[in-house]
Amino acid sequence: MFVQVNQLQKVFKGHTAIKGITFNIKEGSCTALLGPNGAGKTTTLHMLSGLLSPTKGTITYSEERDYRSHIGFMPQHPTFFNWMTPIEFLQFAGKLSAVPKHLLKEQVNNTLSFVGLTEAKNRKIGGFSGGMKQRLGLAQAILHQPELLILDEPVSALDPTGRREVLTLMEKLKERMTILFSTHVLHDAEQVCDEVLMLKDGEIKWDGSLTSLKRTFSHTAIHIETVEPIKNAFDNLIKPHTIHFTTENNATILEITPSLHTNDLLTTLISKGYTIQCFEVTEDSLEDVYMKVVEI
Ligand SMILES: Nc1ncnc2c1ncn2[C@@H]1O[C@H](COP(=O)(O)OP(=O)(O)OP(=O)(O)O)[C@@H](O)[C@H]1O
Repeated sequence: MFVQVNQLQKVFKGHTAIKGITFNIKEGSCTALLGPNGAGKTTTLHMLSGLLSPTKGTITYSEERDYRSHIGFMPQHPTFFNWMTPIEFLQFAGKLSAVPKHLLKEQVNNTLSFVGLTEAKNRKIGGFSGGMKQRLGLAQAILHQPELLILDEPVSALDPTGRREVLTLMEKLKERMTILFSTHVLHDAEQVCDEVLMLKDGEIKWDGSLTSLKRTFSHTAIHIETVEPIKNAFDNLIKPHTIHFTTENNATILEITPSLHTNDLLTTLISKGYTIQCFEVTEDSLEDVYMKVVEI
């Protein structure tokens, strides 16, 4: 589903939490909504999922009629009736989201199998681990096969195994629906998203692809160690691309622009007779880039 957000604003008792933001969610994209605590991520997701009305501005969905039935939403802290089993809970959720009666049983079973809860389907939810509850929350959000899936912090409260499980499910869901999710776990966001929205103090700091975000803010560094100290022999090749150059004993560290072809550099060094002991290329992570953008 395609979503257009225009001049969206939310005021809570005189405090403007969202300050007139404009962005689009592309059909079929997987967008990570990032930002520090209090930036306005949850408020934005609640307005997009129809749980909160904007003070001003518009949200336009490509599904104009009854758009809410095409949206699946998982809140930051999903809550359940602990005395229910997953089957009972999903049947209940399915009725609320108007899954046709004759399809409900099959859809509940398919969804439980998709999130890996088939074996636990008749156990009481009260005894579930955090990871199992999160997967059940996801099951509830996708049961009615929405076109847009909105997830508020789907991985933040989970241990590494639980995070991996949810990320793997998101990877699969990306194939069939548009996803918008907020997170503080930037390493995980980087694994799954292709678009990034960054919010700070209710304003957008970045709106674009992960690739262009990195191209704009990321630095690449090359750590080279050679037996013979590197002289200026390959200056012409690297100078135009070098941001920072240090050399200590036989280790040379170059911080370069992405335009330098590292293969050319390596070939040149070898052709000039250097004995290379280490040639390591490292790129800024999304976390490094995030720090630069939110500091602006
Ligand atoms: N119901 C409310 N009443 C009053 N203020 C609110 C309400 N909900 C949110 N706010 C305020 O709006 C701002 C944005 O909050 P929001 O929860 O959307 O941020 P967030 O980016 O999701 O933060 P976090 O990462 O901590 O979850 C904060 O200043 C918060 O205190």
